[in-house]
Formats: sequence, structure tokens, C-alpha cells
Amino acid sequence: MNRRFLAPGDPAPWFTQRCTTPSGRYSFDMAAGRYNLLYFFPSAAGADIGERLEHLAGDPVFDGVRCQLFGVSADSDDELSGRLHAQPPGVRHFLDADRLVAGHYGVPAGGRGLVLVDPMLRIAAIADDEPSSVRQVLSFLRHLPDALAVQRQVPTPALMLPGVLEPALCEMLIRYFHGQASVQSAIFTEPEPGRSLPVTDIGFKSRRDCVLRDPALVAQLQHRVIHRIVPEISKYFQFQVTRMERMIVACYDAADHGCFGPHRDNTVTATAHRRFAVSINLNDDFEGGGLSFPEIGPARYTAPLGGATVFSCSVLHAVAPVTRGCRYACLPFLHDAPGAARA
Ligand SMILES: O=C(O)CCC(=O)C(=O)O
Ligand SMILES: [Fe+2]
Repeated sequence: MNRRFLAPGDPAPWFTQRCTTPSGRYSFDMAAGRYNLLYFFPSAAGADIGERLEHLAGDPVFDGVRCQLFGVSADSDDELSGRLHAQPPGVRHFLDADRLVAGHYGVPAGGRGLVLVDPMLRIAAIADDEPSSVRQVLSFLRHLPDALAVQRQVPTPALMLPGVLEPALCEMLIRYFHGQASVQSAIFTEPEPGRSLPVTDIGFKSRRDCVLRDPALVAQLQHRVIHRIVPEISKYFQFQVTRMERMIVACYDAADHGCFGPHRDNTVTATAHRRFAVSINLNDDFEGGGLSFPEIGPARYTAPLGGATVFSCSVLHAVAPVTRGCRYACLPFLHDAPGAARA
């Protein structure tokens, strides 16, 4: 391992690489919110490496919730021979014959080693592939409750702004939703660089959206965002918003297991211009549906009726399943003129 390349405390490089996932690819930014151990090796055909992989993959500490293991193989034969297989939810392997991941992490050709990445996707430790370092890393991961307790006290970098929309306007927006056709809300994937593709995956995102086409309602919503949210973003984050998009009313319904898995809002080409996400709750007679920021901590936030949660589009966030009733929300994204020029 080239220890001068990256050091503990540095951000772990993000990448998208071929992987033993059902889609055949994995974007490492999605791994946030738990510890991730990357094990770099030249080929799983080496007897000692095969043993090490088996030893690591068999450790119950890699439960996919608090820890994940990613083997990073430099050998294209590892894939062809079927030597590497995922053991979901905690163990997957990157197929890195083109050395994309190894290059980002400074692992030389033929090199092997361990990189432990923390829930915020920062380097926690770098170690050689030696029995003593493997023991140390596993022992650290087994004692995670202590490390995660510290993480629980961390404040979330989001604004909570009560009273952005009046109750009567919230009611009108919910009524509008029920008077229109709604569609199953999609997520973007990027099967190849530069080509963003909307797909539905109701296990990951279950929500119905209805585009606001009533000019008077759009104007009322825009007015509140401009006068009640934009100045707060300017004050707290020193960013001048001049553009707004996605005027929708969305509904997460307990009957449909309404939810949205962990994601970022600006990681594909079509969304790269987005800067701030706004989540305004239009009702409060539901259970579940809390917004969380898994790479920061486990806390869930529910804005009051008419209140907004505002956060940076590049922060990982998720919506917990709605367990009773429906959660209605307006969810605009904000950006600026340079962003609009790129969109
Ligand atoms: O429902 C929410 O509060 C957040 C929605 C969200 O993250 C999104 O639409 O990208
Ligand atoms: Fe989002």
C-alpha cells in the first residue's frame, strides 16, 4: 500500500465500478452510513488470499447494516471463474481489472492491503494485509457501539424551518394532489457516463408524485420559498439561490410501503446542478416517514405541518417507511444561474 497517497482523516475517493451486485455496478458514495472495509488483492486464486477472503467474508461483523466488506480484485479471471461471489447484505466485490479503484486509492499493481472507511466516507485506517492488522481491524469493528455512540451526538447540517406554508395552503396542495393523476416516482441511474435514465424501483422508492400545473398554486409556493427559505440559505450557507425546480406534490402512502432509500440528489449528469433540497411537510397525521441523514447519524426528523427541512443535495438522505396514513410533501430543488447554464 502507498501510505503517502491517502491518510486517515482524508475523504475516501468516490467511484462507480463493476461489482457483484444484481445491477453489476456499484457507486461507492451509496456505501455511506456504515463502516466499509476495502480489501485490495491481485487475485483470489492465491491460496492465502482465498483464505483471507473466506475468513473476512465469514465474519458476522459484516452485517450490511453497521459494516460492509468489499473485496477489490485486480484479476479479470476472478470474475470469469466465478471465484468471487457476493454474500449479501454485507459482502460484495469490486471487479477492478482496469484498476480504477486501485488507482484512486494508491494501491500499486500487484499490491494488497486493507482500507477502512468510516460512515462519512473518510479514511479511518490503512493497513497491510497481515494477520495482525486484520485482527486489529476486526476487533475495532466488533467494538463499534462505542464509535457509533459518538456519531449519535453529531448535529445534522440541515435547516429546520417551521411555518413556511400556512395550513390552508397545505390543505389546498393536498386537495390538488387528489384531483389530479399522479405517477410512481422514479429514480435516476446512469448506465453510462453522461446518460441519466429514470427507472422505478418501488423497493427503494415508493412514492406517487403529481406535477403542480395550477399557475396560482405554483406562484404561491414559489413566493413562500423565495421569501422564507432563500434568505435562510443565504444566511446559514452563504449561497444565493436564484433558480427553483420540481414543483410537485408527493405522497408516501403506508398502504404502498411509502419510503425512499438512502440517496444523494445530484450524483447523475441530469441532476448535477442541484444545490439544496427542500422538503415541506403538508400534513402531520401520519406515522413514520422521517427524514434521516445516514452518513451523519441515525436521527430521524419530521418537520411540522407547513415546515421545511432544507439540506445540501450532496448529503446522503433517506425517508423511513410511512407506517400509518399518508405523508404529503412539496419537494423543490434550488440552484443558481451557473447551475442552470449546466443543466
Ligand atoms: O420526502 C422527502 O422529504 C425527501 C425526498 C427526497 O429526498 C427526494 O425527492 O429526492
Ligand atoms: Fe432526495
